[in-house]
Amino acid sequence: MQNSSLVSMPSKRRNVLSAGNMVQPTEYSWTTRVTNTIVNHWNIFLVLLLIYYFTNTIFSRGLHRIPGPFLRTISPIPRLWSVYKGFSHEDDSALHERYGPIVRLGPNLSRFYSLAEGYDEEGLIPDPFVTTDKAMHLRLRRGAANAYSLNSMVQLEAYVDPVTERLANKIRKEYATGKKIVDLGQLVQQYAMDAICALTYGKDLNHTEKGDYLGFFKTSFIVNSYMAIFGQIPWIHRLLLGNSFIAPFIVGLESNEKIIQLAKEEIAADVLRSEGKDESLNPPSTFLQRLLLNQRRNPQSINDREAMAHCFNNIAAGSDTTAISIRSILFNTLKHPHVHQLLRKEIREAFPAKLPYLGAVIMEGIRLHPSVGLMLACAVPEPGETICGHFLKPGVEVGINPWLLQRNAEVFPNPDEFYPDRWLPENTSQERLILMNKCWIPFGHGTHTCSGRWISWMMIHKLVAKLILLFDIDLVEGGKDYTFRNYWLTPQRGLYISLKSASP
Ligand code: HEM
Repeated sequence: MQNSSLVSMPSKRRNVLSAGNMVQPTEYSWTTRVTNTIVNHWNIFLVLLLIYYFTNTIFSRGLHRIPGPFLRTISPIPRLWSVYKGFSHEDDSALHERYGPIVRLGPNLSRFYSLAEGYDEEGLIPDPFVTTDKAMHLRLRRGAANAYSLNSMVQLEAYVDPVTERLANKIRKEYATGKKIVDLGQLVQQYAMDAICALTYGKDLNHTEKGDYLGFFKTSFIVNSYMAIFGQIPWIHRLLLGNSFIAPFIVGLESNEKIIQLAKEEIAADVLRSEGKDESLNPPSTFLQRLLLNQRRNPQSINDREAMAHCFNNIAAGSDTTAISIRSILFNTLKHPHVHQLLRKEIREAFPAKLPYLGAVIMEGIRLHPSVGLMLACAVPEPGETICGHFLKPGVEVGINPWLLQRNAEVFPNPDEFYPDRWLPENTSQERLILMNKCWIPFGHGTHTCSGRWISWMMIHKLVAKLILLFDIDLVEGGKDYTFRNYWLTPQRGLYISLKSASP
């Protein structure tokens, strides 16, 4: 039978077949054989792969001892879903209630700042947020330390004042009728952007008058939400905003270019200004001028590229965050007539002298609604660290969420209540105040503590004091439209008010 079928084939074909049959065991390489085995038994290999993945994920770094829901230990999806919904602080709070002071949130949270990496012709842009190079981080912080210092505020104030005045004039002219409904939250955002731009470069882009004409606020919201959500599965970044071909279709980058252009123009202007001139800072100097003076005094300390990165960071890191804080302070003040009345009295009697109650209102407004609502993460350093009785290996991501710590009832009794008086020394013991200050971390903590905290502190004081001084403000319908979502930053919407000029 076999012969007859072979015979029916053309002779050449018959030869090939028989030759093939004979040499097959030695002709295929081992890689081909392994591939064939995998293809033939793919289901067994898939199961083995999954077993390896789960065992590795659960046990590899000793994290299986950290309490938390099982699903969180094997997959980033529950965390991704929680962040996507915009209320992950509530989920995290519930997890802590159930599992205690230390909770495993995911298989391996990643420092999502890597999603904010930016590149220029020279490569990765030096950025204190992004860099994992400790020496570079130290260099960046040192090169700009005096520009962010408390001493600099006197100089920078001179650039913020006209912007505050411009907003006050706009409100007086356009809205102070007592009848118009005003989105104060939006005005505050435009103000924060202009004020930071002005103190950084000496000029601003006048968002107060023109609105979001460059799309900066829209882009910033998209990028922050994107980082919060996809930062939970960072590998996907390469297919989205991390892909230079795709990114411009998702976010317009015109506003960023405009801000970088401002930096370039100001650097060029500074070179002209400084030629043959006295090196002393004849006040007022802008943030950028201060950096360039540092450079002239010690050319190794900071280069133009680093100076530009600092300036851009001011805008990117400082405007939304400051606006969120101001909104919370104003909303909570207006929502509590007793606080509003006390604050109004203090400001109208004492402005611009010391205003301790305003200080307490600001601390409490930022405590209740910190601008960052996700965990501030860092990697455990060598040789590992014991936290809450658990040894964690070097490299494991750990962190604290300001939202949760600032609502810890052991430190802040009735933590959901807006109660500025808790910050006043006449109401709280010195010991307790020290503890409260330690647990008040809206500006982060450790080596990555916010560089711009004095800048934002100054801006918040100026604007809140000015608004309360000049206007009688009311929330529209008790602030029923005021909401927010937590996408790393926690921007609110719907801060609708009506106002009129202050009664004498
Ligand atoms: C109320 C307003 C602000 C809040 C709540 C805030 C919050 C924060 C937080 C939580 C961090 C640490 C992030 C981390 O650990 O990963 C940070 C870092 C930083 N912030 Fe702010 N910020 C505010 C305003 C500003 C302003 C106005 C500027 C600049 C003008 C600024 C510039 C920076 C910079 C450059 C860093 C990076 C520091 C580093 O990594 O070394 N921030 N900020």
